[in-house]
Amino acid sequence: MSNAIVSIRQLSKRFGPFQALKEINLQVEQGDIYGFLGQNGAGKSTTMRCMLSLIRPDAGEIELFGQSLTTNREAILSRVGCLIEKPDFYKYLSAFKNLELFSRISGKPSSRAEIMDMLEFVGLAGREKDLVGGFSHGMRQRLGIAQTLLHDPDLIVLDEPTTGLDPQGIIDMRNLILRLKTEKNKTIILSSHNLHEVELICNRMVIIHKGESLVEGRVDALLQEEDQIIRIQSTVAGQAQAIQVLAAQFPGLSYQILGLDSLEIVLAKDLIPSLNAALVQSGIPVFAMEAKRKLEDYFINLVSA
Ligand SMILES: Nc1ncnc2c1ncn2[C@@H]1O[C@H](COP(=O)(O)OP(=O)(O)OP(=O)(O)O)[C@@H](O)[C@H]1O
Repeated sequence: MSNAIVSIRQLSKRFGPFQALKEINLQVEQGDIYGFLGQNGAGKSTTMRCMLSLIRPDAGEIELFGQSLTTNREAILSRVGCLIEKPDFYKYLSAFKNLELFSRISGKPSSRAEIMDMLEFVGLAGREKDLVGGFSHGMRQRLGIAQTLLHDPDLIVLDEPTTGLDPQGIIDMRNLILRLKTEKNKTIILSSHNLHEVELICNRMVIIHKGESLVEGRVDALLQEEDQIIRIQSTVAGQAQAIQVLAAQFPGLSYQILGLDSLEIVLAKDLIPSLNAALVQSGIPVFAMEAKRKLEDYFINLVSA
């Protein structure tokens, strides 16, 4: 038995003639902070919407907590909290009153102390009496997280939680997401179009591109592949010399000529120092040497294609 909290197999969805999802596969394990990474329009929100039963897929299977979403919808969704659009609050009510109202509507009213705890958890202690109309976007997002916690869900789904936030707001939201896992023991799924962001907070991820799941796995394993792409910037003469050094000392390494003065070389991480030394010993002027990971390059190419 796996520890799968979410298991999606061969999920497909069309909007009219447009194929938004094509046989998406992914698996979220207990305790994951799992990233859906993809550019705008890739299909991240559509996958989330199918998973939350907000839209009906055309084909495929979705299981949450080991149960089919088709046959156990109510029971499953009672264990999920989500923030998939900008949270909608009553502007003329206070933060506390908003949460109190939502908790009553949910049918599982929280006590005053529980609501105050949630406000404290999301960094809004002391602001509970303030009208939400006066809150910044970051404060509303954090109140949105408090709202998702009202019914104590096991899984929290967040669609682009840092979009539109200022730099401090982004840091606050990242920390809050990490604390949801470490302090509240939640499994979290979030979507993002930013690889760096996913790398900072997620332990596992899937890359969704044009409705397909292209790569799935542990973020560290995917990003720490042994092979790196090294871009070397030299001079026109230096480029020619570097090609000779490669042929003589690193036969078999593949490289690509970039413009008149640069090269891109694919090599194992532990060979980088000896390549560096060989270039210096041959008197080649190196103005810049930049390492990129293959996945990063792959994702950037996808996004710019
Ligand atoms: N209700 C709909 N009707 C028609 N097309 C839709 C609908 N919902 C989504 N789409 C299309 O499906 C594709 C995937 O959209 P989706 O919102 O899932 O992308 P996304 O990866 O979440 O991107 P974003 O970051 O822009 O939200 C897009 O081309 C979008 O225009």
